[in-house]
Amino acid sequence: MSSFGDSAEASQFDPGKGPRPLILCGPSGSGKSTLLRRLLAEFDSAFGFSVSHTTRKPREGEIDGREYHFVKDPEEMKAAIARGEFLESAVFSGNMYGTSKSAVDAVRNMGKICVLDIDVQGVQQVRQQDLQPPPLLVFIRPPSLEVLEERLRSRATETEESLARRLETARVELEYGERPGNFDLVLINDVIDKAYEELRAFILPEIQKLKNENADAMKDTRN
Ligand SMILES: Nc1ncnc2c1ncn2[C@@H]1O[C@H](COP(=O)(O)OP(=O)(O)OP(=O)(O)O)[C@@H](O)[C@H]1O
Repeated sequence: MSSFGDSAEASQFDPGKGPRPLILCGPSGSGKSTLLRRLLAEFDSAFGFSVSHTTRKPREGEIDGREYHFVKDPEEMKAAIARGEFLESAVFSGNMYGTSKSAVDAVRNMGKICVLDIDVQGVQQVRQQDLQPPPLLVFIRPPSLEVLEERLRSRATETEESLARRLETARVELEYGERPGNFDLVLINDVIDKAYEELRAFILPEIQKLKNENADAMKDTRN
């Protein structure tokens, strides 16, 4: 068994079976959190979140295995990444962060759709991995860079400098998102209700499938 990530509990699913993870990607301010909040409000029990690994030190109140799996030795995490145990990883402010495949699997084993909010660089890594079952990749984009700028300004979380940086990154990310084949769904978040309906319709078959599978598993344990 892998030395990294959640211990794999007895699963009701065969390898490669069970709910597919849902990956939401898109420029900062494109509406990922807004759309995810709506999904959770409607289908809370269908979704779960994986616990990431990090080499940064725990902050007060953070518990190992809850907020993050805290890794003391960066060399250990590098080695696990080299062994292919991570779906994606990145370095922020000198600390390593990453999603292990077994952390994603732990959510699948609970019969839930693992939701991941991952940037374009992370998606590029995910696409090089052979995750089973394969994730559903959704790119959420604003109608235009001008609208994105307006939304980021009205969210009032940015300085002029961070705004300019986010818009420049968005330009590059939009190019990647628009390239055919990179995502299973490219969602234009213009009118929020419409965008949500589209996301909902896309994920609904997976939720239905998982409800059926969970019901079957319940029947099996009763028989
Ligand atoms: N369709 C929409 N119409 C108008 N405003 C929207 C729409 N979708 C999201 N917003 C607003 O745009 C802002 C950015 O949305 P949100 O915070 O969900 O983006 P995000 O992709 O999660 O950003 P980050 O990656 O920075 O966390 C928020 O203030 C949100 O309320």
